[in-house]
Amino acid sequence: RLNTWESLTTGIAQQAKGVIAPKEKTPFITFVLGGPGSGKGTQCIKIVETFGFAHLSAGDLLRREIASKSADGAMILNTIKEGKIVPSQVTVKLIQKEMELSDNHKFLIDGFPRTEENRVSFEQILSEWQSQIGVEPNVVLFFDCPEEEMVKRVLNRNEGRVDDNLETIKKRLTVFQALSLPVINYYSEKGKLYTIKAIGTEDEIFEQVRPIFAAFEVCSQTVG
Ligand SMILES: Nc1ncnc2c1ncn2[C@@H]1O[C@H](COP(=O)(O)OP(=O)(O)O)[C@@H](O)[C@H]1O
Ligand SMILES: O=c1ccn([C@@H]2O[C@H](COP(=O)(O)OP(=O)(O)O)[C@@H](O)[C@H]2O)c(=O)[nH]1
Ligand SMILES: [Mg+2]
Repeated sequence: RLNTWESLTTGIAQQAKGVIAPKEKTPFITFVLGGPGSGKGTQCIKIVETFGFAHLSAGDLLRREIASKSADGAMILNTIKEGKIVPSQVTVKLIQKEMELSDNHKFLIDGFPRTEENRVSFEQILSEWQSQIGVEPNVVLFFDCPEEEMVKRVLNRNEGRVDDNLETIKKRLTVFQALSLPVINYYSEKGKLYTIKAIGTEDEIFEQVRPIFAAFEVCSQTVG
């Protein structure tokens, strides 16, 4: 099989000839952003079930590195315990690898980019892969949730995470405000941001998410 990035360039050539094979599609990239406990992972599962995306959770990829005892494992563990942000090159490399291994062309990138530096590093990778197309994600979801609700959810999460304690949550909320909100504002100005009011039941929240992707499905059917 061709990987997505090769498919992209051959896809362009084939589009010009008026033939396009079903598997050879331009990548569709969604960033899923929001504070700790805002429900990103929970809603990603529903998006995967309904719209067939590949789910890439940056936090899960980092925790997998820790578990695999890789060279960066100890550094990643300390960074997560402190609620700080792992160096972009480490996270971007993990995401890039997952995208290259995937047969899917629709990606949900959950919990990334968390800083402007993260965003720029990833866009550099995208621009190397697909210089003609541009380097922007197609959709950026923002799960907007009150802090007290996020704290309550994280303290009840029960996944045994080293960062799900009150002390680390406070640090993560500060990092979110200072470093992640600028990324959200950037995409808002670009007109890419879809803000979801992330309170209510999981199903109620998904009913805000569904029409966003449903609209893109209709688009791709019309064009493709
Ligand atoms: N709408 C919701 N109402 C109440 N609890 C929720 C809701 N959505 C998710 N949760 C729970 O809150 C916790 C955090 O959700 P999660 O999806 O892991 O958030 P994030 O990935 O943004 O940190 C989990 O225990 C999850 O089961
Ligand atoms: O791009 C990323 C994503 C996550 N993290 C680290 O991993 C932790 C957990 O991230 P995750 O997305 O799993 O947390 P969530 O927001 O889902 O609670 C964060 O607090 C950061 O320390 C990071 O450094 N860079
Ligand atoms: Mg999560």
